[in-house]
Amino acid sequence: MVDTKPVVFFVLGGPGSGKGTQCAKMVDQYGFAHLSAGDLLREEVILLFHFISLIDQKQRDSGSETAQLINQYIVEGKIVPVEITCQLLKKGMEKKGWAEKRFLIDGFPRNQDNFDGWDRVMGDLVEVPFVLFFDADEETMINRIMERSKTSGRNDDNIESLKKRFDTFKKETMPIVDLFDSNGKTQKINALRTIDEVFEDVKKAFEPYL
Ligand SMILES: Nc1ncnc2c1ncn2[C@@H]1O[C@H](COP(=O)(O)OP(=O)(O)O)[C@@H](O)[C@H]1O
Ligand SMILES: Nc1ccn([C@@H]2O[C@H](COP(=O)(O)OP(=O)(O)O)[C@@H](O)[C@H]2O)c(=O)n1
Ligand SMILES: [Mg+2]
Repeated sequence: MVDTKPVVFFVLGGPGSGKGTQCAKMVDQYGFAHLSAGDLLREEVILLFHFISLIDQKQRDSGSETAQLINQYIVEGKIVPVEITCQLLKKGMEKKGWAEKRFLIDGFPRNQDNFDGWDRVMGDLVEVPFVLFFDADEETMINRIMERSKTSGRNDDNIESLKKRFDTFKKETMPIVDLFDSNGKTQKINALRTIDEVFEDVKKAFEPYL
């Protein structure tokens, strides 16, 4: 039988390292499917709040509770429980077309809970050839996020939330990057150059899959 498992590449890096920017270029130029865990969580908050007036009282309470919980985690720079995030990713993959795609899953797995939850639900269903890791120093990332904050409208693109996000990144996400690395599955990209220069290295990493 032909193996039709989807291929998933995780994309990690600190806030502002350029994950979203580079994934968008892969979508434009090579037709990869891009799912950002952070974007899906922000959309879920909007969706739950938007539909709250249309549903019955019981669903309304649980919907607004979930929306508030996600929002609180985001502002505090903490990682939302994987049950929520993994379900959004799985639904997102199904929506894009399950089997034929090369998926870029951006901002995930960000901690051990994300890693374990994914493994339980998705481990046997997909292949993960490697993790793309965008390496940048904190000063560069802070400058990029503060610039992005002028237009992003995100409630975590401010210096207080950003400090917490860096803390979470160092304590919880870097061990996951190191874990993949110890299995020879981390492709590290120097994210300090121009967008186009970084993209040249991204393309090289994906060469066998283009
Ligand atoms: N190589 C780069 N050089 C300069 N600015 C960049 C670069 N890559 C991304 N940016 C800018 O930095 C900000 C953060 O990029 P983004 O892709 O949203 O990062 P992430 O998803 O990792 O948080 C955006 O405003 C983006 O336009
Ligand atoms: N796997 C994930 C990804 C994001 N998030 C939350 O969403 C926030 C924003 O994530 P993001 O990936 O959009 O942020 P950037 O690194 O792209 O700036 C994180 O700080 C977390 O609070 C999460 O809880 N779990
Ligand atoms: Mg992003």
